[in-house]
Amino acid sequence: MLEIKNFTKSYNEKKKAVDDLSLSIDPGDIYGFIGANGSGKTTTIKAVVGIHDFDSGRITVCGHSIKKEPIICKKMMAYIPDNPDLYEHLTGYQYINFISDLFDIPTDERTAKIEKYGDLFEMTGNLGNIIASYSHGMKQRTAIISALVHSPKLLVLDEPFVGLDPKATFTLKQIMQECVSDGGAIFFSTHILDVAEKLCNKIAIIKGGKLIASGPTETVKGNQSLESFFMEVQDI
Ligand SMILES: Nc1ncnc2c1ncn2[C@@H]1O[C@H](COP(=O)(O)OP(=O)(O)OP(=O)(O)O)[C@@H](O)[C@H]1O
Repeated sequence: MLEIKNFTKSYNEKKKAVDDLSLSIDPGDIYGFIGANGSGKTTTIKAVVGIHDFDSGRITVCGHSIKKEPIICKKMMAYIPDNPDLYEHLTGYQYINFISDLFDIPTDERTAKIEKYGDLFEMTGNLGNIIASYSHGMKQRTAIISALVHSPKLLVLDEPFVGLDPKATFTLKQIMQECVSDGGAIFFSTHILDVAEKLCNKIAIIKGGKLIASGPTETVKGNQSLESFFMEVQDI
Protein backbone atom coordinates (compact mmCIF):
# COMPACT_ATOMS: atom_id res chain seq x y z
CA MET A 1 0.00 0.00 0.00
CA LEU A 2 2.88 2.36 0.85
CA GLU A 3 6.21 1.88 -0.92
CA ILE A 4 9.24 3.94 0.01
CA LYS A 5 12.17 3.25 -2.30
CA ASN A 6 15.67 4.68 -1.82
CA PHE A 7 14.25 7.79 -0.15
CA THR A 8 16.90 10.46 0.45
CA LYS A 9 16.35 13.94 1.83
CA SER A 10 18.76 16.68 2.91
CA TYR A 11 17.96 20.06 4.41
CA ASN A 12 21.44 21.36 3.57
CA GLU A 13 24.50 20.27 1.63
CA LYS A 14 26.43 19.08 4.66
CA LYS A 15 24.34 16.14 5.81
CA LYS A 16 21.54 13.86 4.62
CA ALA A 17 18.65 13.86 7.12
CA VAL A 18 17.50 10.52 5.64
CA ASP A 19 19.75 8.42 3.43
CA ASP A 20 18.53 5.74 1.01
CA LEU A 21 15.61 4.44 3.07
CA SER A 22 13.37 1.73 1.62
CA LEU A 23 10.28 0.28 3.29
CA SER A 24 7.18 -1.52 2.15
CA ILE A 25 3.95 -1.21 4.16
CA ASP A 26 1.27 -3.73 3.17
CA PRO A 27 -2.49 -3.90 3.85
CA GLY A 28 -2.95 -5.27 7.38
CA ASP A 29 0.35 -3.83 8.64
CA ILE A 30 0.70 -1.73 11.76
CA TYR A 31 4.25 -0.59 11.03
CA GLY A 32 6.07 1.13 13.89
CA PHE A 33 8.87 3.54 13.03
CA ILE A 34 11.30 4.06 15.85
CA GLY A 35 14.53 5.96 16.31
CA ALA A 36 16.27 8.44 18.60
CA ASN A 37 15.53 12.18 18.49
CA GLY A 38 16.75 13.67 15.22
CA SER A 39 17.14 10.29 13.50
CA GLY A 40 14.84 11.17 10.57
CA LYS A 41 11.37 9.87 11.44
CA THR A 42 9.41 13.12 10.95
CA THR A 43 11.41 13.91 7.80
CA THR A 44 10.36 10.56 6.31
CA ILE A 45 6.74 10.91 7.45
CA LYS A 46 6.44 14.44 6.03
CA ALA A 47 7.74 13.22 2.67
CA VAL A 48 5.31 10.28 2.69
CA VAL A 49 2.33 12.60 3.20
CA GLY A 50 3.51 15.12 0.59
CA ILE A 51 4.60 17.96 2.87
CA HIS A 52 8.34 17.67 2.13
CA ASP A 53 9.89 17.39 -1.28
CA PHE A 54 12.91 15.08 -1.41
CA ASP A 55 16.22 14.69 -3.24
CA SER A 56 15.86 11.20 -4.66
CA GLY A 57 13.90 7.98 -4.40
CA ARG A 58 10.26 7.17 -4.94
CA ILE A 59 7.26 7.14 -2.62
CA THR A 60 3.99 5.59 -3.80
CA VAL A 61 0.59 5.06 -2.18
CA CYS A 62 -1.35 2.20 -3.82
CA GLY A 63 0.95 2.62 -6.82
CA HIS A 64 0.50 6.41 -7.13
CA SER A 65 3.49 8.70 -6.76
CA ILE A 66 3.22 11.26 -3.97
CA LYS A 67 5.30 13.65 -6.10
CA LYS A 68 3.34 13.25 -9.35
CA GLU A 69 -0.17 12.44 -8.08
CA PRO A 70 -0.39 14.05 -4.63
CA ILE A 71 -4.18 14.56 -4.66
CA ILE A 72 -4.91 10.90 -5.46
CA CYS A 73 -2.50 9.84 -2.70
CA LYS A 74 -3.93 12.27 -0.16
CA LYS A 75 -7.48 11.06 -0.81
CA MET A 76 -6.41 7.59 0.29
CA MET A 77 -4.54 8.55 3.41
CA ALA A 78 -4.72 10.55 6.60
CA TYR A 79 -1.87 12.20 8.45
CA ILE A 80 -1.87 13.15 12.08
CA PRO A 81 1.16 15.31 12.99
CA ASP A 82 2.91 15.15 16.35
CA ASN A 83 1.72 18.62 17.25
CA PRO A 84 -1.67 19.31 15.67
CA ASP A 85 -1.90 22.87 14.47
CA LEU A 86 -5.66 23.34 14.12
CA TYR A 87 -7.60 26.51 13.29
CA GLU A 88 -8.00 27.80 16.83
CA HIS A 89 -10.86 30.20 16.11
CA LEU A 90 -13.12 27.38 14.81
CA THR A 91 -15.17 25.04 16.98
CA GLY A 92 -14.30 21.35 16.85
CA TYR A 93 -17.44 20.73 14.75
CA GLN A 94 -16.55 23.53 12.32
CA TYR A 95 -13.02 22.20 11.94
CA ILE A 96 -14.12 18.60 11.30
CA ASN A 97 -16.79 19.80 8.86
CA PHE A 98 -14.17 21.90 7.07
CA ILE A 99 -11.97 18.80 6.65
CA SER A 100 -15.05 16.77 5.60
CA ASP A 101 -15.81 19.41 2.93
CA LEU A 102 -12.26 19.05 1.55
CA PHE A 103 -12.87 15.33 1.13
CA ASP A 104 -16.45 15.77 -0.17
CA ILE A 105 -17.96 13.59 2.54
CA PRO A 106 -21.78 13.44 2.25
CA THR A 107 -23.64 14.97 5.22
CA ASP A 108 -25.15 11.75 6.59
CA GLU A 109 -21.81 9.94 6.38
CA ARG A 110 -19.89 12.69 8.16
CA THR A 111 -22.60 13.02 10.82
CA ALA A 112 -22.37 9.30 11.57
CA LYS A 113 -18.55 9.43 11.71
CA ILE A 114 -18.45 12.52 13.94
CA GLU A 115 -20.99 10.89 16.28
CA LYS A 116 -19.07 7.60 16.37
CA TYR A 117 -15.56 9.02 16.88
CA GLY A 118 -16.77 11.97 18.99
CA ASP A 119 -18.29 9.47 21.45
CA LEU A 120 -15.32 7.07 21.32
CA PHE A 121 -12.90 9.90 22.09
CA GLU A 122 -15.28 11.51 24.62
CA MET A 123 -15.33 14.75 22.62
CA THR A 124 -19.03 15.01 21.72
CA GLY A 125 -19.73 17.45 24.58
CA ASN A 126 -16.75 19.63 23.60
CA LEU A 127 -16.98 19.82 19.81
CA GLY A 128 -19.24 22.89 20.03
CA ASN A 129 -16.52 24.88 21.85
CA ILE A 130 -13.75 26.78 20.09
CA ILE A 131 -10.48 24.90 19.63
CA ALA A 132 -8.51 27.65 21.40
CA SER A 133 -10.19 26.51 24.63
CA TYR A 134 -9.04 22.88 24.22
CA SER A 135 -6.21 21.13 26.08
CA HIS A 136 -3.38 19.56 24.02
CA GLY A 137 -5.02 16.14 24.32
CA MET A 138 -8.39 17.50 23.16
CA LYS A 139 -6.73 19.09 20.11
CA GLN A 140 -5.02 15.76 19.42
CA ARG A 141 -8.37 13.93 19.67
CA THR A 142 -10.00 16.48 17.35
CA ALA A 143 -7.18 15.98 14.83
CA ILE A 144 -7.69 12.22 15.02
CA ILE A 145 -11.48 12.49 14.48
CA SER A 146 -10.95 14.82 11.50
CA ALA A 147 -8.41 12.37 10.05
CA LEU A 148 -10.87 9.48 10.24
CA VAL A 149 -13.92 11.09 8.60
CA HIS A 150 -12.91 10.08 5.07
CA SER A 151 -12.17 6.44 6.03
CA PRO A 152 -8.52 6.51 4.95
CA LYS A 153 -6.89 3.30 3.72
CA LEU A 154 -3.52 4.42 5.00
CA LEU A 155 -3.01 6.15 8.35
CA VAL A 156 0.29 7.97 8.87
CA LEU A 157 0.81 9.13 12.42
CA ASP A 158 3.70 11.01 14.01
CA GLU A 159 3.94 10.26 17.73
CA PRO A 160 0.17 9.73 18.03
CA PHE A 161 0.10 8.78 21.71
CA VAL A 162 1.87 11.87 23.04
CA GLY A 163 -0.59 13.92 25.09
CA LEU A 164 -3.40 11.35 24.99
CA ASP A 165 -4.80 10.09 28.29
CA PRO A 166 -4.99 6.31 28.93
CA LYS A 167 -8.61 6.01 27.71
CA ALA A 168 -7.93 7.92 24.47
CA THR A 169 -4.73 5.87 23.99
CA PHE A 170 -6.74 2.66 24.37
CA THR A 171 -9.39 3.93 21.93
CA LEU A 172 -6.78 4.93 19.33
CA LYS A 173 -5.12 1.51 19.56
CA GLN A 174 -8.52 -0.14 18.99
CA ILE A 175 -9.20 2.10 15.99
CA MET A 176 -5.78 1.29 14.54
CA GLN A 177 -6.55 -2.42 14.86
CA GLU A 178 -10.02 -1.89 13.31
CA CYS A 179 -8.43 -0.02 10.38
CA VAL A 180 -6.03 -2.86 9.55
CA SER A 181 -8.62 -5.60 10.00
CA ASP A 182 -10.67 -3.73 7.36
CA GLY A 183 -7.69 -4.00 4.94
CA GLY A 184 -6.03 -0.68 5.77
CA ALA A 185 -2.43 -0.04 6.84
CA ILE A 186 -0.75 2.14 9.43
CA PHE A 187 2.71 3.70 9.51
CA PHE A 188 3.51 5.55 12.72
CA SER A 189 6.46 6.85 14.68
CA THR A 190 6.75 6.38 18.41
CA HIS A 191 9.21 6.52 21.27
CA ILE A 192 6.99 4.27 23.39
CA LEU A 193 8.67 0.94 22.75
CA ASP A 194 6.33 -1.13 24.96
CA VAL A 195 3.35 0.03 22.89
CA ALA A 196 5.22 -0.54 19.63
CA GLU A 197 6.18 -4.06 20.66
CA LYS A 198 2.59 -5.01 21.55
CA LEU A 199 0.79 -3.18 18.76
CA CYS A 200 3.01 -3.48 15.69
CA ASN A 201 3.33 -6.56 13.51
CA LYS A 202 6.30 -4.85 11.84
CA ILE A 203 8.99 -2.47 13.05
CA ALA A 204 11.54 -0.24 11.34
CA ILE A 205 14.46 1.30 13.20
CA ILE A 206 16.22 4.39 11.87
CA LYS A 207 19.52 5.69 13.20
CA GLY A 208 21.30 8.81 11.96
CA GLY A 209 19.08 8.88 8.86
CA LYS A 210 19.77 5.26 7.88
CA LEU A 211 17.43 2.34 8.25
CA ILE A 212 19.22 -0.24 10.38
CA ALA A 213 16.49 -2.86 10.85
CA SER A 214 13.02 -3.58 9.48
CA GLY A 215 10.52 -6.39 9.19
CA PRO A 216 8.25 -8.50 11.39
CA THR A 217 8.57 -7.39 15.03
CA GLU A 218 9.51 -10.88 16.26
CA THR A 219 12.23 -11.22 13.60
CA VAL A 220 13.66 -7.75 14.23
CA LYS A 221 13.92 -8.03 18.01
CA GLY A 222 14.63 -11.78 18.27
CA ASN A 223 13.98 -13.26 21.68
CA GLN A 224 14.73 -10.07 23.60
CA SER A 225 12.44 -7.14 24.32
CA LEU A 226 12.19 -4.39 21.69
CA GLU A 227 13.63 -1.99 24.27
CA SER A 228 16.73 -4.18 24.84
CA PHE A 229 17.20 -4.61 21.08
CA PHE A 230 16.81 -0.86 20.52
CA MET A 231 19.37 -0.01 23.24
CA GLU A 232 21.78 -2.54 21.79
CA VAL A 233 21.65 -1.10 18.27
CA GLN A 234 21.96 2.49 19.51
CA ASP A 235 25.40 1.68 20.90
CA ILE A 236 26.79 0.13 17.71
N1 LIG B 1 13.32 22.06 8.73
C1 LIG B 1 14.54 21.59 8.97
N2 LIG B 1 15.64 22.28 8.59
C2 LIG B 1 16.89 21.80 8.79
N3 LIG B 1 17.15 20.62 9.39
C3 LIG B 1 16.08 19.89 9.78
C4 LIG B 1 14.74 20.33 9.61
N4 LIG B 1 13.89 19.38 10.10
C5 LIG B 1 14.69 18.40 10.57
N5 LIG B 1 16.00 18.70 10.40
C6 LIG B 1 17.16 17.85 10.75
O1 LIG B 1 16.97 16.58 10.13
C7 LIG B 1 17.36 15.54 11.01
C8 LIG B 1 16.18 14.59 11.23
O2 LIG B 1 15.15 15.29 11.95
P1 LIG B 1 13.68 14.68 12.17
O3 LIG B 1 12.82 15.77 12.71
O4 LIG B 1 13.26 14.00 10.95
O5 LIG B 1 13.97 13.59 13.32
P2 LIG B 1 12.99 12.75 14.23
O6 LIG B 1 13.50 11.34 14.19
O7 LIG B 1 11.58 12.97 13.82
O8 LIG B 1 13.25 13.37 15.67
P3 LIG B 1 12.30 13.48 16.99
O9 LIG B 1 12.23 12.09 17.57
O10 LIG B 1 13.09 14.41 17.87
O11 LIG B 1 10.99 14.03 16.57
C9 LIG B 1 17.86 16.20 12.28
O12 LIG B 1 19.27 16.31 12.20
C10 LIG B 1 17.21 17.57 12.24
O13 LIG B 1 18.01 18.52 12.90
